Order: sequence, then structure tokens, then C-alpha cells
Amino acid sequence: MTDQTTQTETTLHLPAVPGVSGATLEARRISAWFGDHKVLDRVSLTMPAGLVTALIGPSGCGKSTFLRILNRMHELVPSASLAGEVLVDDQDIYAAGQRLTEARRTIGMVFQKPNPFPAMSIYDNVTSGLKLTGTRMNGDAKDDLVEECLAKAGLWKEVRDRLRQPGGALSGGQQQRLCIARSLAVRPKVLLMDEPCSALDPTSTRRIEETIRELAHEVTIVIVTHNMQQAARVSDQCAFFLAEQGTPGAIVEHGPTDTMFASPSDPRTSDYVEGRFG
Ligand SMILES: Nc1ncnc2c1ncn2[C@@H]1O[C@H](COP(=O)(O)OP(=O)(O)OP(=O)(O)O)[C@@H](O)[C@H]1O
Repeated sequence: MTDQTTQTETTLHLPAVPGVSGATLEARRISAWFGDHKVLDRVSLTMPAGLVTALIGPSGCGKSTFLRILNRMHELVPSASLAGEVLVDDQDIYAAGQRLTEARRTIGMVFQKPNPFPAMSIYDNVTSGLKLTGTRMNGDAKDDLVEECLAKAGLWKEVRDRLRQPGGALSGGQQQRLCIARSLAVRPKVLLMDEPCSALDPTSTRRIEETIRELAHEVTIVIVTHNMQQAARVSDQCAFFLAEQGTPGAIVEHGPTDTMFASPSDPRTSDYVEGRFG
């Protein structure tokens, strides 16, 4: 699908951080529709390796749709369509011949509501993604992977003595960290997080935020959040989405988080980040 009406172009403000892993994710001219309802209009954004990018904006402006386009989940909705490109280290995940499973492995996702397999053990929850990627491992290697991923998700110390207990027996915050550990087990380059703390208490929220900062060195993170303090605490750069008066969502402004909060260039950005609307 093509569209020539309007265009939102944003340029790279921050360079990738040297010495970190993760991949640079680049969305180019992304438009999206549900049926004939256009919800995003030619949105371009670079999310550099090793940085945390926060997507902010009022409800309904297309943040979650944009996020789901970044790992090919949008196409699961029967009426959904899109135009544009998503490049992971210069490879378009929508190019002909690109496998859906590979995109999902490379670009993991953590959702608003923690969704571990409740009856499955904590251990098996962590390794559950390996089947999808066809990864075979012996027992010791699997044990090491489970410990590594739970440690990176900040959960190892709390669950090391009860790995065979069901994932559903953990608290909400622990379940969310288990979901992060599960995502990490398939070695993603990018981790997408859709309001990962909105169902959690303040203490669990802080713990997840610490985890996000710790993970940023090895996986590129893109987080949707309604919480401006959270965006300020965890992100390196922010993109402010807006869908004005029934128009499709677009990025009004993006840049380093400090700048976006201290001296945004667009008055709509300052109105939003200072809580005057949305
Ligand atoms: N499955 C769907 N079918 C039809 N329309 C949808 C669907 N999902 C989202 N939309 C529409 O797409 C637009 C963007 O929604 P989206 O959820 O991406 O916004 P958002 O900024 O993430 O909102 P919120 O902050 O409330 O989660 C909205 O108009 C919404 O009604």
C-alpha cells in the first residue's frame, strides 16, 4: 500500500553506543490500517543499539500498533495492513523470504499483563521459547541458560530454590520478570515492552525499571509507557506520538530524553510531558 498525503520523518539523534550488543532498529515510513481506518501515517524512527527508546503519547495515538509492527505482530490481526520497512541492522524483516519466526526470535516482546504459562514450572517457562527456535541443549547448558536469564531479569535470587514450582505461583512483578527471562532465553537483539509495569505495584515497577537499565547494554529496548516519570527514568531517547482530530498517529517530536523533558521544541510535547493533556 502507498500513501502520499503526509509524512513524518524523524532523524537519528543519538549514535549507537560502542561496545554494546543489541541491534539498531529502524522503522521507515510506517503506515498502518485496521480495515480502512488509518492509524499511523509514515512514521520513521531509529532506535539505536544499546539504548532505551520510550514511545509516549495519549491513548489511541498508535504507540502499541507501532510497537507490534516492529516484530510482525500487527499482521496477526485479520483486518490489519501496513506499509513501510522495519530494519534490524539494515535487514528488512518484511522483505520477501524473511521468516516470521526469525523476526520474533530476534525481536522479543513483553506485554502489559504478565503472561507466563501459569501451570508450567519457572524453569520450563524460561526455556519454553527454545522449541520455537529449534534450539537443542543438554541439561547442564539448559541449567546455565535458566540461571543466566533469571539473573539478568533480576529474579534468580528469589526463585533459585523453587525452579520446579509453577510460574503462576509468583507475584505479578515476579511473573513479569519471568516473562523477561523467557524473552532473553532465545537471545533477542531487541526487546519490545508494551507498558510492562502498568499492572504492577511501585516496588515491582522500580525493580523492572532497574532490570531495563541493566539489560540496555546487551539488548536494544523499546518501551511504551504512559508514565512520564518512568520514561524519564529509564529511557535514553523518547518519541512523542499524537493523533490529532481524527488524523492518523504520527511522531510530533523525538530526541534525547533530557531534551524532550527539559526543552522540547514543540509546544504540544511540553503540554503532554507536563501533564496538560492526555
Ligand atoms: N485490533 C484492532 N482493530 C481495530 N482497531 C484497532 C485495533 N487495535 C487498535 N486499533 C485502533 O488503532 C488506533 C491506535 O491504537 P493503539 O492501541 O495502537 O494506540 P495506543 O497509543 O497504543 O493507545 P493506548 O495508549 O490506549 O494503548 C486506535 O484508534 C485504536 O482504536
